[in-house]
Amino acid sequence: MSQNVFSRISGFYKRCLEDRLSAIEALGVLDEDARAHLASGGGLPTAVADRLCENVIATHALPLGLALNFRVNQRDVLVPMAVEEPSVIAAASNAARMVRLSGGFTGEADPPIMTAQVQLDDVPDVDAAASRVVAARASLLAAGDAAIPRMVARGGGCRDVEARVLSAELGVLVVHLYVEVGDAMGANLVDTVAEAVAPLVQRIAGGTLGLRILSNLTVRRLVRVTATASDEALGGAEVASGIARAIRFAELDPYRAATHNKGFMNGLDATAVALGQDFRAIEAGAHAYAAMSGRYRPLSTWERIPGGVVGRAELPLAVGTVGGLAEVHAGVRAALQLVGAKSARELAVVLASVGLASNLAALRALASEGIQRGHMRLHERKRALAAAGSGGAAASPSGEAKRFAPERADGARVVQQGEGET
Ligand SMILES: CC(C)(COP(=O)([O-])OP(=O)([O-])OC[C@H]1O[C@@H](n2cnc3c(N)ncnc32)[C@H](O)[C@@H]1OP(=O)([O-])[O-])[C@@H](O)C(=O)NCCC(=O)NCCSC(=O)C[C@@](C)(O)CC(=O)[O-]
Ligand SMILES: NC(=O)C1=CN([C@@H]2O[C@H](COP(=O)(O)OP(=O)(O)OC[C@H]3O[C@@H](n4cnc5c(N)ncnc54)[C@H](OP(=O)(O)O)[C@@H]3O)[C@@H](O)[C@H]2O)C=CC1
Repeated sequence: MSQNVFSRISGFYKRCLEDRLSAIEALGVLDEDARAHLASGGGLPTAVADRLCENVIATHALPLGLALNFRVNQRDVLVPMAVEEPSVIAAASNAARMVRLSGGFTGEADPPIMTAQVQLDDVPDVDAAASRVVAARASLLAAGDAAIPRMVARGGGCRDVEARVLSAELGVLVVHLYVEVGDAMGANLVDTVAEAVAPLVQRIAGGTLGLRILSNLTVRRLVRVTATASDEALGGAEVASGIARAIRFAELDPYRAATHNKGFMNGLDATAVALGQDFRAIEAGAHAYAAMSGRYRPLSTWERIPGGVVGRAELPLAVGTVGGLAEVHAGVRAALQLVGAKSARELAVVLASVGLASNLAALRALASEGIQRGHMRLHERKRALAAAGSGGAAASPSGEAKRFAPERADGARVVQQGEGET
C-alpha cells in the first residue's frame, strides 16, 4: 500500500459521500478489508461488540469524517475523526490549510515511557525508606521486567525508579516505575508491572500496601508540536494580533483556559476516538498537565512573530498503534491505515498537531468574525435534520440515508464527479 498521500484535497466536502470514498480509495492507503469496511458504511458487528464491553444490547454509531490538508513532519497525513459536533472537521482542515502554506506542523514525542505507581501508607521513617527504594533500583527493574518478558524481548521494559514522599507525617510513600511500552498505549502492561513489583517495594520500604496502578499523568511521555501561520493566511495582522491576545487571556484566566483547551481537544479527541484510543486517559492526562504549575493553563500558545504567529503545544499523550482496539475493530484498523503512522510516537505527533490546528481555527474565528458564522452555518444542517425527524433517512429525497450530500450556501445539492485535487 502506498503511503505517499497528498492530503490537500480542495473542495472535498462539496462532493457526495460516495465520491469522497472513491477518492480516498484511489490513494491506495487502504487494504481490501478496510476498503470493504468503509464501503459498507462502517460500524461494528454486534458479535464483536459483545466481546468489547459488558451487557451489550446494540452498537452506537458516530460519523467518521476526514480532516484534510495536514502536513506533519514533512509527511502529508489524512486525519480520520469520529465526532458528532459540526465544524470540528472543517475547522481543523481550515487551519491545517493555513499552516501548510508555511510548511506544516513539526513535532517530536518522547520515548513511550509510562508510569506505574505503588502506594504505601504508614511507612516508618519514610525518608530512609525512600532512599532504600532508590538504592534497590536494579532489583526493582528486574522484578518489573520479569512480569513483561515479551515487551522486554521487543526492546521495551522497566527503565527507572523514583520514590516520592507525599506526606512525611502520615508516612505516605509512592514509588514510580517508569516502563517503556513500545507502540502500545501501555496501561495494561504497566498495571501488570505495578502489581508485580508491589510486594518487593513493600518488603524494602515497609508500611501498608495500597494501590498498584498506572498514572495517566505521563510526564515522561510528552509530545511537543509547533506550527506557524502567516498574517495573510489568517486574514490580516489584526487577526494575528488577536490570536496572540487570546493566549494572554487564557494564561490569565482559568475560565477561558478551560474553553481554550476544549477547543484544542476538539479534533484531537475526535481523531483519538476514530483510532480507538482511550480518550478518557488522554483527557485526564492533558488537563492534569495543564494544571501542573498549580494554576490551570492553556495547553498551547500562539506568539506574534514578524508577518504571522507561531504556535506551540506540549502535553502528555499515551497512544498506541497496537493493542487496545487495533486488532479487533475494522474501523480502527481502517483509521490507522488512513493516518499511516509507523509508531506510537509518530501517532502522538499527528494527534498533537491536530490539537494545535483545532485551536488555531477556533482562535482565528474568535479573533475575527466570531465563532458563530462558520460554526452555526454547519450546525444548521444538523438542525434541519432534526426538524425532518427520524435521523436523516426521512430527510433524504430518495429515502436513502447513505446518499446524503452536503448543501452549498445557495441550497443546491452538490454531487461532483471527478473533481480535481489541488
Ligand atoms: C467553519 C470554517 C472552516 C468555515 O470557514 P470558511 O472561511 O467559510 O472556509 P472556506 O470556504 O474559506 O474554506 C477553507 C477550508 O476550510 C475547510 N472547510 C470549509 N468549509 C468546510 C465544510 N463545510 N466541510 C469541510 N471542510 C470545510 C476546507 O478545508 C476549506 O478548504 P478548501 O476545501 O476550500 O480548499 C471556519 O469558520 C472555522 O474554521 N471556524 C472555526 C470553527 C470551530 O472552531 N469549530 C469548533 C467548534 S467551536 C468550539 O467547540 C470551540 C471553541 C470555539 O469554544 C474553542 C475556543 O473558544 O477556543
Ligand atoms: N487508567 C487507564 O488509562 C487504563 C486504561 N486501560 C486500558 O488499557 C488498554 C491499553 O493498554 P495496553 O497495555 O496498551 O493494551 P493491551 O492490553 O492490548 O496490550 C498491548 C498488546 O500489544 C501487543 N504488542 C504487539 N506488538 C507490540 C509492540 N510493538 N509494542 C507494544 N505492544 C505490542 C502486546 O503484546 P505482548 O503481550 O506480547 O507484550 C500486548 O498484548 C486500553 O484499552 C485502555 O483503555 C486499562 C486500565 C487503566
